Amino acid sequence: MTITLAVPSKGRLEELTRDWFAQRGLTITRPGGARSYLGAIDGMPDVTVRFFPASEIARELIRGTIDLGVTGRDLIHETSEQGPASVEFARDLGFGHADVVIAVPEAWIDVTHMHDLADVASDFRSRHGRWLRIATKYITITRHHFAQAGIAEYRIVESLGATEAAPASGVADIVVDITSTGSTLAANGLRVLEDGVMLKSEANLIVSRTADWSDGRKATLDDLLGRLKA
Ligand SMILES: Nc1ncnc2c1ncn2[C@@H]1O[C@H](COP(=O)(O)OP(=O)(O)OP(=O)(O)O)[C@@H](O)[C@H]1O
Ligand SMILES: O=P(O)(O)OC[C@H]1O[C@H](OP(=O)(O)OP(=O)(O)O)[C@H](O)[C@@H]1O
Repeated sequence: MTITLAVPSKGRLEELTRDWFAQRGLTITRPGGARSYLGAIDGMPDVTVRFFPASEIARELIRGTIDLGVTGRDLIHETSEQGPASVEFARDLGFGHADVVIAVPEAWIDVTHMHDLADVASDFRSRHGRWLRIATKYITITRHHFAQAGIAEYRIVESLGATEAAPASGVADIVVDITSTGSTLAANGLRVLEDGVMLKSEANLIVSRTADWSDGRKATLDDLLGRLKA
């Protein structure tokens, strides 16, 4: 029975994903060209390839409308609280490494750990007349992590890009974002808290637990995973 493999259609994971499969002898083809969102794997007629943005792959794996796919671990955690329980992380792919971190302005010299941030957050309203503002697109991960740290006195400012610019421009006080080399944080005068790494992410081959695995589909999955052994 046919199963669906979703691979990134654009962005930094796209080419690396195709290379990763090719290194394991599987060629992902896109017969309709770059504007077509349907593909295949040479020699595996039971696998349909679909091209999606990385964040949509996370969402559809959790819903079970695609069977397996390549996306970042961070996007599974961010898409829903139930994300990690709805999927199985089958293979770390060795690229797309990024940490989801909490970073504060370098000028906040007394704020080095989460417990310092908790103090700042609880004083913020009386000192400044407003809540501490956190710029991020990682809303689920931020809420989860701050709740675990016992910090409730903050407000999220949703940011869809250039998040690191928010403190300098006055849009927010601190940020939660991904960092890889650290150069974007440094260029914007921000510093990661010493216990401020919330999640270590990389690209992963991920299997949906909520998809339909009956009628021989599991056998097709096992065949594919067998060919992709590290
Ligand atoms: N600088 C980086 N270095 C390595 N991996 C990164 C970096 N920035 C993001 N990633 C990872 O790449 C994945 C998202 O990739 P990308 O940003 O290409 O996807 P996208 O959501 O399709 O893009 P866009 O946000 O532009 O629509 C995430 O899992 C993320 O952790
Ligand atoms: O630690 P670094 O190596 O500097 O990488 C981190 C940056 O990379 C990503 O941004 P991206 O390039 O995807 O741009 P974006 O602001 O549009 O998300 C991410 O959002 C960080 O800003």
